[in-house]
Amino acid sequence: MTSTKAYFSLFQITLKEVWNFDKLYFCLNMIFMLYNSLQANISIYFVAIIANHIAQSSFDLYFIMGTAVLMISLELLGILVGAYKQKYTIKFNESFSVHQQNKLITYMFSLDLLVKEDPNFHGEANVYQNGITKILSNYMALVSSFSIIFSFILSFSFLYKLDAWIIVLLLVVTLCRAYLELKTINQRVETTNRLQKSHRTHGYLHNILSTLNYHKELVLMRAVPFLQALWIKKKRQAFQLSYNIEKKTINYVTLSQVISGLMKVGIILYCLYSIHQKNMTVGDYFAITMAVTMIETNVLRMCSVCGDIHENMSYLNRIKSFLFPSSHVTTDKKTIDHIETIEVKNLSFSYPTATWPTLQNIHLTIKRGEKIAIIGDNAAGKSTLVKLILGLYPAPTGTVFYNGTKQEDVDMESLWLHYSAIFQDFIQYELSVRYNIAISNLDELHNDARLTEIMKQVGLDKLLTHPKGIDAELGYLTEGAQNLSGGQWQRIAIARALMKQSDLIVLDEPTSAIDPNTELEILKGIINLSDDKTLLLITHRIGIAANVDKIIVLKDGKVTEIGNHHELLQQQGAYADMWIKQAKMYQIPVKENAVYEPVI
Ligand SMILES: Nc1ncnc2c1ncn2[C@@H]1O[C@H](COP(=O)(O)OP(=O)(O)OP(=O)(O)O)[C@@H](O)[C@H]1O
Repeated sequence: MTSTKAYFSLFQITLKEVWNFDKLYFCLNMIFMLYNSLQANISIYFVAIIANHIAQSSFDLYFIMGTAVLMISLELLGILVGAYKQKYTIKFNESFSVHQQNKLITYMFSLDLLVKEDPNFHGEANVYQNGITKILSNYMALVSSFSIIFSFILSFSFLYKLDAWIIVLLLVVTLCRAYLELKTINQRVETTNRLQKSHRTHGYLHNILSTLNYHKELVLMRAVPFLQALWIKKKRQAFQLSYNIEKKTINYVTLSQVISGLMKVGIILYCLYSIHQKNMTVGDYFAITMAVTMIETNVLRMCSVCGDIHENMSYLNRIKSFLFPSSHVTTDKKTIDHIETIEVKNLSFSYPTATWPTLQNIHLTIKRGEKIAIIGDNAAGKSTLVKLILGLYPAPTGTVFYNGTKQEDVDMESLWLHYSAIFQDFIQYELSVRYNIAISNLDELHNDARLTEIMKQVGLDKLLTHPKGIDAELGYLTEGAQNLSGGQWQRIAIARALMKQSDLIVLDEPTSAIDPNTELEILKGIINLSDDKTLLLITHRIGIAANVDKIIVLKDGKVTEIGNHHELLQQQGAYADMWIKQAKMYQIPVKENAVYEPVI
């Protein structure tokens, strides 16, 4: 009962989505489908009339010609309306798909980062992508089912000359065919679900093998044969799944066609016998055989439509949350137009999928203008801490405060206007240099003087000598585009962060690919930015950390040391240890217990 109710609610959703988007298309499609069913049955009626007249020894030629012309005219009208509908449908499909894609993009951006980082969600995101195409497919299936039922009822009226037992036989055979058809459809839906997972795996492997940028590593690591073999294995497994279902389908379809053929032979023989006995006219014969074919076709079409609806429903059920997001509870969140302090109080945090806490009992205060470095081993929790401070992950209640207001009471959109952040996996836009940098501050898109100044600040002067200057295209997307080195891309990303007039700049290991001399220069420039800009810098380079106001050392999710360079050296803890080791690496002379000046 519940599932029937759920089906009805999803039917309603589908019809409503299309109706709200384009009422003309909704009506046009419905009318056209019904007209088609009607016209096909009227044609049977006309064929019967013409055949009956021709069978008479003296027939009225003009009446037959008139009937034929009327029949063809109705068909032509259907063709002309169909052509108009087809053209309208092409435009409708495009705009409806863009509308749904847009809706999906907006929905995806509204989700918490933590949700999106869950590996299970990646599969779900694929379902959403497929699901949005199912709205239209479901609408078409519903409209088709109305027209099929309409046509089915009309076609039945032509069978009144048949004995009841033949009609029962016809129904039984048709239902058997329907059963076989539905059986394959169900198996097909099940297989499609399994295939989707397997497509993701072999698609991923194929993507690695066909991404030109990966070729150098694959060639040198001699990984191509292994990956190729793995891809082929996964692809074969997927093929085997689909081949098995295709085989079954072919068997079922053949069986069903044989049954249908035998039944038709029976009906034809019965009709011929009835004509011989003068119980039936030639017109009746044509009408009955055409109607039987149409009934069968309609039943099979109905099965396929039911299969489509069944498959669509499983998608639509899962994308309901995206189609109809629960209305936002608008509480009075506080907007923040500048950041004076960020406080972290007793913050502990675990990822939903993790079995151990990533951060434990963190206490911190970040004041406006402070330049802070966060250092620590890999997986110490540095990036996680920063994401919680930025509000990309919702922090546990009462652990993060902006200007004294709890994170949960702050309108984060207003806060993000004042943040700049560059992560390790920053975006390399294959667009012009101008877009790459000014995308963070589109008001300055045409401010060439500012763009040039920032490019010089991050050491991208050389790019300015390109014939197209700031408008040089980057990457591989367009002809004549220029690719950059890893370090140059990082500079572009830093320029982007600087372009945004923000109170807080977060740089998560932004200079790992930049040569040490330039790195020092760039970071010196950022650290010496105006006093009211706050900087949070995650780095493994101790030489740079030495120049900030405050260094936070994280180990296994806990803050183990906090202070400036001199204070931490005096503590002779992990920071001093790292400093001495890195100094040795860079051959800076180290004396026991000596306090070193920052290297910048
Ligand atoms: N989205 C996530 N889901 C589950 N666990 C995660 C996620 N992101 C990070 N982790 C785990 O949290 C821990 C801390 O990761 P984090 O990226 O914060 O460390 P980090 O100090 O920035 O490391 P690195 O210096 O290597 O960049 C790691 O054990 C990591 O596996």
